[in-house]
Amino acid sequence: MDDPDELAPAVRSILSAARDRADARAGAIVSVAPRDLSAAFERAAADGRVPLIAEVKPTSPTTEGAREDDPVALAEGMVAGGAAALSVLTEPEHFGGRVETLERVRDAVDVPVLRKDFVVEEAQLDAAESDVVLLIARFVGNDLADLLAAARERGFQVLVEVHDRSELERALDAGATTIGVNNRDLAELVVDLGTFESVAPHVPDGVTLIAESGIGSPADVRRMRAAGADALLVGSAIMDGDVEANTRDLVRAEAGDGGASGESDTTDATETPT
Ligand SMILES: O=C(O)c1ccccc1NCC(=O)[C@H](O)[C@H](O)COP(=O)(O)O
Repeated sequence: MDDPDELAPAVRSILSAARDRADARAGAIVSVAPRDLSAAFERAAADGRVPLIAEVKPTSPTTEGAREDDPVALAEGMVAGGAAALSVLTEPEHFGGRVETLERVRDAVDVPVLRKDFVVEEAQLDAAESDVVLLIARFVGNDLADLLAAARERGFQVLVEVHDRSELERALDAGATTIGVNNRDLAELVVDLGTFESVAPHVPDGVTLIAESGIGSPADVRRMRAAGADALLVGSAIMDGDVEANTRDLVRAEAGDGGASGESDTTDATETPT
């Protein structure tokens, strides 16, 4: 793992809280029968929707305030808007997430659900059943291959998140087949869509490639798709206002009709602190 001093203070705090939660947990090993993420992306594409993972993200270190609506209602709105899959934050202290929220959302929808948390130890995998779990290459260091295997043994599909080419190489060496390139630099908490564009050309065929963070408009969606994204992961831009309409605008970005509420191409997240 990186030198912790190189991470933003908020991210150091997130990791410290994640380790404390892992220490406190001693549960049974979960066994999951997952909903197929790739199949969900294929269904969306066949239907003319951009494959999108919409994120239930009540708050974050870079968001002002918190969204207090029922997360299940938000999740159902995202699916109604055309999301192929959902991501649910379960990190409680910095993102307002809860394991119980993930469980309620997964019971309420029929699309795959990603558990979005900061897993640094195997025991954390057993906190909840989900269809997909996230492993952040930067945070798990040399444990990546072992954690990937441990997650797969439990039945999870695994999204391995990277931010640069060296992390991409580690993810590939560990056997990752679904890789997310995070446009948010977790050292500075600055978003740059150019990150995805610089890493994507080095991802081999056969890997499912997801562009994450900072995607705020249909134009951003098209930019990430042009750079090779098979799918996108979007949180803040969907959580800001009407989640159903926001999701629909993004999933229809390639439909040529400007989305449900007209084209809103003003966002350019390049080097935007968020
Ligand atoms: O979103 C944050 O503020 C954040 C801060 C520190 C560590 C991680 C953070 N985000 C985690 C995520 O992966 C995003 O929620 C996800 O990629 C969606 O990003 P966005 O569409 O920009 O909300």
